[in-house]
Amino acid sequence: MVAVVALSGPEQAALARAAAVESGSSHPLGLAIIAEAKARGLAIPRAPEGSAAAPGLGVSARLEDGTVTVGSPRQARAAGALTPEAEAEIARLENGGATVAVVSQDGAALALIALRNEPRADAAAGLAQLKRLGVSPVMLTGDNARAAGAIGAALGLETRAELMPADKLAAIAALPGPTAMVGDGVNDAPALAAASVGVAMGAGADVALETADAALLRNRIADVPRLVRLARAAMANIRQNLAIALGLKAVFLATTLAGETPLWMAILADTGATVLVTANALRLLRLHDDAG
Ligand SMILES: Nc1ncnc2c1ncn2[C@@H]1O[C@H](COP(=O)(O)OP(=O)(O)OP(=O)(O)O)[C@@H](O)[C@H]1O
Ligand SMILES: [Zn+2]
Repeated sequence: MVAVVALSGPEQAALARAAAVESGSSHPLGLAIIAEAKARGLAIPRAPEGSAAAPGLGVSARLEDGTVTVGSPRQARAAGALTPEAEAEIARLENGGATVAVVSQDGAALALIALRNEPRADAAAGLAQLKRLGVSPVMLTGDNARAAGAIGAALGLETRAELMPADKLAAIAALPGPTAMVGDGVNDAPALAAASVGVAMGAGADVALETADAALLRNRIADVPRLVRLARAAMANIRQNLAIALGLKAVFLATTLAGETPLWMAILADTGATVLVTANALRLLRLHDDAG
């Protein structure tokens, strides 16, 4: 659900401008803004030179009559674009759990656009599974602390909010023990690279896919615990197979040195070891299916 609050000039004009700046954006806010402008049947102006995105901050473009920015309240505040009335309105929207973007033109705020953040349908179940696996999930987000806190409270999840891409990286470095970072955005790329394991999710940004060690094809939180289970089973399997292969070799080396193994038996043992470790590895396919 998108709400538009006009601060200066008509609401529809601000929304159409915001949609022009976001065209080509893959950010959830950008997609919601474009969808809302289309749903209202607005004519979206063209941005002849395209838009420039600043990860974690916003996006801006030159339109015919000025430069329009759609970005975080923090960025608008730093640019001096927010009046006390605008600040009060932002606080009201964020307290309701929304993520807010400020539409400004040439340094003056035109409107606020608020998007309600809902946890993904499978988030609670996926997080519960992770906790059962002994994983402690922490949410790292660039969104405002109030909206993040609302999501965190709903999911029983520790949250760190208002993080820039570099802050996410620092948060990963500060966490104790090996860390896995799951992310889909441009903002997540540095943290994906820094984590012990970076996992890109769903139809994420290209840089996220490029920097990650693993990719989840579907946009499902439940696939994260599944990945952990499969990875653990694979590591256990590798250890078993090493033990089987080296153990058999040691046994037959010993018996051969003692002159008690006919050649055919040694060859069978060698091939037999290959069959054994392959059969053991194939069990992983069944685990994959069972985990559904
Ligand atoms: N394309 C954009 N359009 C509008 N606002 C944006 C855009 N990019 C960033 N912002 C603003 O900056 C804030 C933080 O950026 P962003 O949401 O990209 O980071 P993030 O929360 O770390 O990423 P994610 O939402 O993928 O976890 C947003 O809440 C929003 O206010
Ligand atoms: Zn965000």
